[in-house]
Amino acid sequence: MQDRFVNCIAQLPQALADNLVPLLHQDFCGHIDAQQVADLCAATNMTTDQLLLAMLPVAAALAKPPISEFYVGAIAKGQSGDIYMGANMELNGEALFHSVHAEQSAISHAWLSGETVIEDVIVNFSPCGHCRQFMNELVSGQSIKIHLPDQAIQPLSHYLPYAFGPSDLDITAPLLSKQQQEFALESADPMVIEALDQASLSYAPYTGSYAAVVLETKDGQTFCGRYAENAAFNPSMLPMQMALSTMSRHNRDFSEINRAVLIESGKGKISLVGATMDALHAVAVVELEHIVVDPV
Ligand SMILES: O=c1ccn([C@H]2C[C@H](O)[C@@H](CO)O2)c(=O)[nH]1
Ligand SMILES: [Zn+2]
Repeated sequence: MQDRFVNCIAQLPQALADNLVPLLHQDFCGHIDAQQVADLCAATNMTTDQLLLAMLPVAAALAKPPISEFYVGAIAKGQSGDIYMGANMELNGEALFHSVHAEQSAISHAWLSGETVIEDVIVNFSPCGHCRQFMNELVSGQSIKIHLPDQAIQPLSHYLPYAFGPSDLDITAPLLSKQQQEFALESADPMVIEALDQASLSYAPYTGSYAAVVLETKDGQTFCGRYAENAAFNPSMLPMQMALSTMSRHNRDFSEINRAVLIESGKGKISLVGATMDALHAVAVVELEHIVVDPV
């Protein structure tokens, strides 16, 4: 079991701890598939809703909050029945806007794993206004069920009444719905190919600046983030922040970054290159490889 889970495991009911420990191996990054969830329910005699609330300390243990030391854990449950944990991340010594919230981490985890519909979000603290707005960008956002300790399960519309959202800007295909951009680029570099694939799946309906970041560690592993815009703009999740939060969930240190690639559309209204370099240089001494591609 990874060291970061030692304390939280001790707080869990014994049957849950016993059945969870084998899953928390070196490669665990917060993804538990539908069959494993069903097995955990059977072994612990809990309903799925009870199990997910009980596992929040495990999600919170994925957090990296060097500034606040406030550990937030979230779990997104996809339509597939798989669950995706997320946790907050702050960049040491850097401006607070670089932070990723637990709910964004969990939702981006689900998105990067191919989920197109999130049905439930379980969080250990009441989601902030920024996260409520972020969730309202999802497919059927208003009806996502929010689970909190000691609160009745309520749809997002309860927490974000009279909401502002994509439809106010005439956007009909929400975040996580299946859509794909095509870009013209020939490359034999696997990292560039990966970044291009991810950029083609990014969500930038407000600027057209489709983008993705891929980070490579010294052992050759890659971690990616896609750009996810938000109708209210500021709650948007930048691809570098998404990639760093992917790395955190995988328990990897930012000092291990060896290469960093940003691919973005040259036909969008904005460029993420400045913001991406800022975040990269805050965590690693690596030059950003910046590639601009044209949509076909
Ligand atoms: O909904 C919320 C509210 C706060 N935080 C994080 C952000 C920051 O890292 C810390 C303190 O606000 O908690 C979340 O992850 N989700
Ligand atoms: Zn939040």
